[in-house]
Amino acid sequence: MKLKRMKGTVYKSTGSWYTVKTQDGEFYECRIKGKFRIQGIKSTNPIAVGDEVAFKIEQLGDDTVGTIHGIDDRKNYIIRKSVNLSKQTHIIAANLDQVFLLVTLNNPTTYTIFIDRFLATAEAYDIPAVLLFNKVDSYTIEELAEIKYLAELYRNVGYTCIGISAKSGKNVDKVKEMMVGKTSMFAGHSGAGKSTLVNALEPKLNLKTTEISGQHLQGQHTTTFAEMFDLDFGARIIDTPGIKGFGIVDMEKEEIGDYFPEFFKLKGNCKFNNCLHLDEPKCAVKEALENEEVAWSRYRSYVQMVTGEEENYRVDIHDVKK
Ligand SMILES: Nc1nc2c(ncn2[C@@H]2O[C@H](COP(=O)(O)OP(=O)(O)OP(=O)(O)O)[C@@H](O)[C@H]2O)c(=O)[nH]1
Ligand SMILES: [Zn+2]
Repeated sequence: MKLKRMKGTVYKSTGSWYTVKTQDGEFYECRIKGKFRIQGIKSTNPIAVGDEVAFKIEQLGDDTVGTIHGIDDRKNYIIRKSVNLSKQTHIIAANLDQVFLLVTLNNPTTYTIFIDRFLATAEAYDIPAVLLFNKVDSYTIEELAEIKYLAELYRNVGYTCIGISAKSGKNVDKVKEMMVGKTSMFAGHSGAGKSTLVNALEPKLNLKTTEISGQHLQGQHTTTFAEMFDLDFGARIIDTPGIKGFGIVDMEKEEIGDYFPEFFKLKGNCKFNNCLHLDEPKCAVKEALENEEVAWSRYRSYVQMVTGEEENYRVDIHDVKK
């Protein structure tokens, strides 16, 4: 029996088998031997799509079978917590370079709390986020003004914002450019245009997302697994069937402000170093808010996240014209 040592990236996992791609572009089916445990994280799956692993291959009759014995440190990972009593953590994917959030004003409506929650979660996960305002072909002049307002607001915070149309192809090349050489994920409400965009990027690719929603399997308790795909223009995407965004990470009240970059910058200027930017005196964030250097919609989302209240707002035309 001859053993050969290899390294590669996990492209797919079924829970018991892992498909690993080597730098030479070859795929191997691998298992994990015995009690493979990862430092620190207690999860139902020790290895996830996107992980860089070391494995050995051996020839068993006609089959080449791999055994994973090592994993590189992850630069980030996203998780999902099961809602049942076990509260087990499942790692959806690892080592993402960026995540694109598709935002639409209507059909479906994307509320600012949803955007802000998503961005804060991306900050917590340490994954760069980009906002794609999709369906620009379908908006009225007033709605386009709203998009412009939002894009400017989020650009000021530090996020890249692009107005696109997955349908007409507008600015799809810009998205492509940002994706080259990287591993990306698309998120957004159902109907925001994720499948349409992926189709515009690579027409040949037929993602599971579509198949699954087409077969109405989403409501069933089938476990879905993420999968990585190579795109022809030198990019990789991670498709997460049945998962519309990130799982929300558990955040302590005290850390939420750190995931709003414009608040985090001001934190040192607050009188109290544990300032929650709520009712404390001499709070730099609230001062910036009064001076219109921090957006009200962002502050409102922040307060909702800290207090746990849920209310949906869309920045309306009134705000835009203000
Ligand atoms: N006018 C317009 N319609 C679009 C655009 N992008 C997507 N759509 C339409 O929006 C609808 C939903 O698009 P999908 O791509 O299926 O949305 P999705 O985000 O993949 O939805 P789920 O699979 O449910 O998560 C479809 O009818 C698309 O044709 C766009 O840029 N402009
Ligand atoms: Zn403060």
